[in-house]
Amino acid sequence: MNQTSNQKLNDKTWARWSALFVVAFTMMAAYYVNDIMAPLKSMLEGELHWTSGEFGFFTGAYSFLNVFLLMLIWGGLILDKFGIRFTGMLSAILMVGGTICEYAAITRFGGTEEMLFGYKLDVFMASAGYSVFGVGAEVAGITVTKIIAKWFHGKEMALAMGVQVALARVGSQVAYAVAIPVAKNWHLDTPLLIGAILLVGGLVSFLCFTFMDRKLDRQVTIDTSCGDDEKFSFKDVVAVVSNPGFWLIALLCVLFYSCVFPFQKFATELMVTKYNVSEDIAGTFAGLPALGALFLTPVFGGMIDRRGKAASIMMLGAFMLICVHAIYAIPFIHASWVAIILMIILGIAFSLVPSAMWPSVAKIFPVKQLGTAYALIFFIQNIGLWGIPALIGSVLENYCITGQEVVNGKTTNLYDYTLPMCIFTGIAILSLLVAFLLKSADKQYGYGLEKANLKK
Ligand SMILES: NCCCC[C@H](N)C(=O)NCC(=O)O
Repeated sequence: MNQTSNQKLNDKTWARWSALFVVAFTMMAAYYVNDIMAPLKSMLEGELHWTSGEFGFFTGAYSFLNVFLLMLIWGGLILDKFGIRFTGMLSAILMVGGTICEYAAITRFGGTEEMLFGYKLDVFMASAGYSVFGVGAEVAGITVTKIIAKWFHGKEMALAMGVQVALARVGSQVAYAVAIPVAKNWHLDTPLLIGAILLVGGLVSFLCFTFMDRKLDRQVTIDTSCGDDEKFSFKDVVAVVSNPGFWLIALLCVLFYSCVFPFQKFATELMVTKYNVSEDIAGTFAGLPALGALFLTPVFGGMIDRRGKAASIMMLGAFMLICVHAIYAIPFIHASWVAIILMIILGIAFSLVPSAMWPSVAKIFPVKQLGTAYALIFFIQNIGLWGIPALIGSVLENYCITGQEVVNGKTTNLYDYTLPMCIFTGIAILSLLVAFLLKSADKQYGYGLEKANLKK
């Protein structure tokens, strides 16, 4: 990287870490909004008369535009053409706009009988808003990865990425913990309103980042860290998809994450209905994997850096996931401590697999194909994040209703979660199979996944 002065802004430790915290705040707000409606499933049913199928449709809407309008791919192209400042601001605006639309749907039309395109108006509008939010959140995700690559080039890049993900997890955990207490004390829509305000804060903080980034660019004559090597090109797309490692990592990613994020969206209700956990703290338990991942991902990342064994660790994580979901599926276990221990084990698996998976991508692909590889993997992952919640919601609605209860004058359904948990177990088994194939491919193609990252 050429430079006009001796020390650039990102050479100063305080400056690059300030830049990281500023953009990480935007992502933390994004993760909060992403998860804030999940713990409210039963309240949405009781107060707005949403069915489980409608809740699943809404939850999957996060990925709808990313999958069907290829928004992650276009996002990658926009990022390449217009740069991190423009793309970051655009994604933050999309997140704010989408969330306002979601909020308006619930406050203005909540509980309406009016229909639009075969869906209740409030469900459709909230899903449309959440879908726009999802485009912003995913594109912001790849933008922030690129920002870290630029600002931490040749510096503590892995640590910075770990810290950013950890801070995002704080957003998730807070969402799961506060949603029900806040909604009960104020209104059903208050947790989302807080999210919209946080996102406006995230937009402002990203705007501050653009000033810092502009200053950095002025100090750099030729910015090779964001140059041709990291550009999204169709030639790279062909190279990436021709690599068998891509399909195995992408499959493992979609299967593994489909057992975690969509499961968490239903976990609050599972805690309450099956394990008799109080509604006020059930969300905190559902958010435990995010909390565990906050502390454990950097620890496991460091271990993998020193000792390697990434492919074996992905197999271990997938195996733990099978055990967790299979035990949740057993109909006669109702002890709340079992549910909590399983959530903690899920948290460990949720730390093991990502800390092995994301650096493995960097071993399979050369640097010039990394941006493309991440965008395509996120795209395939979004297919699961769209389809699995919709599937689980519809299975709950059609096959799992066991009765009804009336709480504070509101009627909600009671569900038997055995079948949904069997589905999650099945997906987890497939993820173990793919992790095994990945380990074999590693031997065959010599990706070096089992090798340590740090040289002794
Ligand atoms: N509930 C957040 C969804 C984030 C999806 C995103 N594509 C992703 O995988 N991020 C990495 C992570 O581990 O959060």
